[in-house]
Amino acid sequence: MVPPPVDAPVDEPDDPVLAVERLSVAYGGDEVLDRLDLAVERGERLAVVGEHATGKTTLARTMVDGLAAPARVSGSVTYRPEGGDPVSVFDLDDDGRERFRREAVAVVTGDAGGFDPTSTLRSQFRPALRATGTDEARAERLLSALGLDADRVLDARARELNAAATQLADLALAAVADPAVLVVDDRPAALTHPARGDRLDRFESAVAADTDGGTTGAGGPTLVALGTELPALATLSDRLAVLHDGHVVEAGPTERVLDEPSHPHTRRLVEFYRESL
Ligand SMILES: Nc1ncnc2c1ncn2[C@@H]1O[C@H](COP(=O)(O)OP(=O)(O)OP(=O)(O)O)[C@@H](O)[C@H]1O
Repeated sequence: MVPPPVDAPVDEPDDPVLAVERLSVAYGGDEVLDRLDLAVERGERLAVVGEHATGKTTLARTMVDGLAAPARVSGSVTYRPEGGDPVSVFDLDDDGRERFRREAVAVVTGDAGGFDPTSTLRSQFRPALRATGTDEARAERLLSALGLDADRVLDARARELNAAATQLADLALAAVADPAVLVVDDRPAALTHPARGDRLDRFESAVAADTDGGTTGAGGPTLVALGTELPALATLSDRLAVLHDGHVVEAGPTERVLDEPSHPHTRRLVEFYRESL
């Protein structure tokens, strides 16, 4: 894998809540990520765009986990809680990791297994609500903010819902504990039309509401959305990072990256989607 050319700007956030540094991941002999650096600014909406099989899910999962074999992982991921000591994600023990995934960095990926098909979503929300010291009204508010009929969704089993509703419900479940960072992988249905603009704002406000010990403050969680579809990701993000050849080859304010793409891969991507941007 070749390093990115020097002319591709990768901006440096002032107050990173999460810093991925020189992250390399290989499965067997196949290197997927190659010394990747990515810093997430506290409170931002960051989109990471990459083609299929560029390692987006791998990156999302390493934000909370050192990954088991056959993955070989090097580099570091550091979480910086507001006013607290930095946490090295790969050094967490099992108990610490479980809590970390609930309250600090919650990751929703397409391959997370989703909901148990045999029980209602209401019963599957209960443990998270209990752990957070909140009640069903919180689940209802989160689901409603995402445009769902909360009662119907909570009474359903996952197989009775369509894919978009299941993905949105999965996102609401991850948000129950008011995580500081919400990482959403491959959820075009959840984060794009019609869940952008007002609905995403409403959702972020709902995430920050109700929880005393909430980590995010009034502004809601930092959001990291990973996916392939540039138009949708551009719409929802303040900042855009472009993943290619195992690295972030370019990152900056979304408008700037779209108006003045520097890296040849970003230029190709913007050109490809020009009509829909
Ligand atoms: N556990 C695993 N074992 C072996 N190979 C894996 C494993 N997980 C992912 N890979 C491979 O690593 C590469 C990157 O996969 P990953 O799912 O991280 O990419 P992605 O960008 O999220 O893909 P997509 O957009 O298709 O969801 C792929 O070639 C995939 O087959």
